[in-house]
Amino acid sequence: MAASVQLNLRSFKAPFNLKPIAKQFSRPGRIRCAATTPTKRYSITLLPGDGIGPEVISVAKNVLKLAGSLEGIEFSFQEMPMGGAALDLTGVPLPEETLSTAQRADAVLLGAIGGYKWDKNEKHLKPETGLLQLREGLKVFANLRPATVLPQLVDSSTLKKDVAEGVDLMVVRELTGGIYFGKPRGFGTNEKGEDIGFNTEVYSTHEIDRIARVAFEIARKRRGQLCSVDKANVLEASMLWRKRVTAIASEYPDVELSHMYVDNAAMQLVRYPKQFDTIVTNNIFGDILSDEASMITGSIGMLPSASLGESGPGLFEPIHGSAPDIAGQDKANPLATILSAAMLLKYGLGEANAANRIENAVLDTLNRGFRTGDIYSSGNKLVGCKEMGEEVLKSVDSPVPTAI
Ligand SMILES: NC(=O)c1ccc[n+]([C@@H]2O[C@H](COP(=O)([O-])OP(=O)(O)OC[C@H]3O[C@@H](n4cnc5c(N)ncnc54)[C@H](O)[C@@H]3O)[C@@H](O)[C@H]2O)c1
Ligand SMILES: CC(C)[C@H](C(=O)O)[C@@H](O)C(=O)O
Ligand SMILES: [Mg+2]
Repeated sequence: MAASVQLNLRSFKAPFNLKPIAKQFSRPGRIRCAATTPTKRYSITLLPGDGIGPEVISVAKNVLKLAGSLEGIEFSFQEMPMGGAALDLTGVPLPEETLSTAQRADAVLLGAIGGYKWDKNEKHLKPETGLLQLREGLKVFANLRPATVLPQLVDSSTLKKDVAEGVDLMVVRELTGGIYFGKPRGFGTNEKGEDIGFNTEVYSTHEIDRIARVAFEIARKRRGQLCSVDKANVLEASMLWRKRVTAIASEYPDVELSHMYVDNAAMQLVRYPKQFDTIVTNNIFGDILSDEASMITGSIGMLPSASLGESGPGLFEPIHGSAPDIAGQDKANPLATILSAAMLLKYGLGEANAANRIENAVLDTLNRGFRTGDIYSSGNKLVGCKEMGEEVLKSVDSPVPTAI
């Protein structure tokens, strides 16, 4: 159905041609008039999950629907159980039917999974295991996590204004390899009879080369700077990572490559984050550094993500979790999920105009002063998740172009 514009990597052959990524996600485009083109139809699998997941997905679904309809796009949604919700319903965190439905869709939008109730479950019965199985099942190895400080939210950053202002970086996280998936892993006993738990950080040349190419392509379309973050002073997997990223750099003479150890990168992100353009890193370092980068922007509730593979549907999700501390209270910030819906349109379906409508609507809503609690500062209008969604819908409906 999405055959003409396979926005994710499915239509790309190495070296990747990320043309649809030419326009930076963080830089909204012009608003276009309602489409006169014939209706396009896409099927979207919705995975609300747990905690605040269903709250943010219901808001994002409405925004996606409206933005799409203004561009001549019709969606069919299949809502499927996932994570703790699926465990309660079916006994497993990723039912086969959920995975097969997602695999057949044009794109997948996920809320969040996990919660106290399932925290003590055995590994194979954890909501988080379902998420890893989903990423593996969709083969989405490239996870893009943009962190942009919007001028409207500079005061929400925990960093000083002059440090946070103007930050616009992209973390490219390898998503289907490394210590999350490496074998051997498990529990055992050491020679002293003590219990041990162990995992393996492992990367192959193929896995490093393909994520490096994605990152170089993205850096090329941004400011031409790629920082590869590793722990090559200690870890063999990182030593190979650095060697391969350096080798792939010869295909991208126009991109300036640097390397940084992850401990230094964690420090540099709060010291002088503007030095970063595109960061490429492994699965676990990317998980941690993207949460850290999110706070520069004001809140983890602002950060969307796109997970892409060489073929098949992309997976789009906010980087935050199920936030059990605020779940069911209408306090969640839905903007990360709404912006993930924009990434779905842009990177998953190649529908840049509809994506721009959403991005502009988010900026317009912030310009009009609406804030959930996590990004609230005095003088703004404090709203809950639902009301924030309604305000974004109003802005999608009657857009006010925003210059940033
Ligand atoms: N992709 C995912 O589904 C995902 C990601 C991270 C964590 N988790 C799971 O979520 C559960 C909770 O994990 P956690 O507490 O470490 O991380 P979390 O991201 O859920 O929450 C961390 C903090 O950020 C706040 N927060 C998160 N999203 C927010 C939003 N949209 N608006 C306002 N505030 C928000 C929470 O209230 C909390 O104080 C765990 O079970 C964890 O495994 C799932
Ligand atoms: C819930 C967990 C498996 C997941 C991860 O570690 O990838 C989350 O932290 C994320 O960032 O999406
Ligand atoms: Mg995480």
